[in-house]
Amino acid sequence: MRVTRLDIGGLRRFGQVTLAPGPTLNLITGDNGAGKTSILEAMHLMAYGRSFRGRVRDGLIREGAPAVEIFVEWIEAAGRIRRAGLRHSGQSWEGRLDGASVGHLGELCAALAVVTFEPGSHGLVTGPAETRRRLLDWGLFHVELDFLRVWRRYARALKQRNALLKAGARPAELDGWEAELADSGETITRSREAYLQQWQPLFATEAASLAPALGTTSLTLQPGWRHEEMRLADALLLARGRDQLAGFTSVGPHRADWKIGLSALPGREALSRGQAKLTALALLLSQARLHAELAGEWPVIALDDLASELDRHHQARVVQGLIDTGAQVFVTGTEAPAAFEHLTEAGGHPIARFHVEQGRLRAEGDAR
Ligand SMILES: Nc1ncnc2c1ncn2[C@@H]1O[C@H](COP(=O)(O)OP(=O)(O)OP(=O)(O)O)[C@@H](O)[C@H]1O
Repeated sequence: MRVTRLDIGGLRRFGQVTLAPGPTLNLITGDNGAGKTSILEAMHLMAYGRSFRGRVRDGLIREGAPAVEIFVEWIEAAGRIRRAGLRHSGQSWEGRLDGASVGHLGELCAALAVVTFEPGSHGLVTGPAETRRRLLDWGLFHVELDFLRVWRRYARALKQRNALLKAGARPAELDGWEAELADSGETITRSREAYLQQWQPLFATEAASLAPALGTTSLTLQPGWRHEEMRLADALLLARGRDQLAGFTSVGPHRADWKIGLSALPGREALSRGQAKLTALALLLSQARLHAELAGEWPVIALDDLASELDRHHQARVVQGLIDTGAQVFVTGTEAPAAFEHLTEAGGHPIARFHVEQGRLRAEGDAR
């Protein structure tokens, strides 16, 4: 998919800006604090319903503005033009997709696929389980039409069971919601397992190319209960007493994680920050490739501050690899990364260059 228009209003230092990106490589430069990351952040917000820099109400909305407003138009591989709008005030949000209101942010997220690599991405490897769970589910939301529905069933049942636990409900009152949790939870787990199995060889190839020092790699699901020993229904039943004391559900796919195995290192804790970044990049790029295989088109790739994240050699390899796939790519930097020095076009199209200055965006060659 390719973004053809991006309108941003009220986001960080932007009053109102519009970007008409090129079809392949887009380079956004500007001084520190100019607003480069904010452009990628706007796309990410539409595609994930959240920023990669914290909560919407914690500074994403421009000082004095009532809400952040984003509009994205993109074209799918099959030629269908899609349009999505999101208005977020910090407390509430409104979304539109192809002219109709959406009732769940997940509908916007499932429509527009963006993969973002940014300075905090190493958290995918070294951070909490929730970050990895979200990444895994992101992939599934896009390629399994039913995943969002099952996931919502699970979330609803979890909320109900937790409320009953907190209220000190009788054990028999938990039966119905536990059956629902077990049924939807087993389905989620099967999907996650199958997805990780498909992801694994692509990740192994990407990691071997980007970070051969890590050795052989593997991805293993930790489903959130002792899955090899018992069904989720039994695990929930077994955990009842403990859960009643704690007031929340301690087992199930909401507690899942997945393990990144690296044969050359004792564990992810042993990764240097640079190695963790390369591992995260290998995860994101291989997931983008998996998405392309399963969904039939590449997601949009956003690489924030590439030059400060990767050395020249890795920059060139990553950018060239992406150009070869034909994906639409956005790269930000205080100046053009070394990898672009000799590039004037990508995939047969000129590189689209933009400059951000004091909250204003200018396309190169545009005198405004
Ligand atoms: N809520 C807000 N209201 C107004 N301005 C804000 C708000 N939040 C952040 N800013 C400003 O917006 C800018 C954020 O820019 P952003 O992080 O996108 O810049 P950048 O070009 O990526 O910078 P760097 O190269 O330093 O990473 C900063 O100048 C910051 O001071």
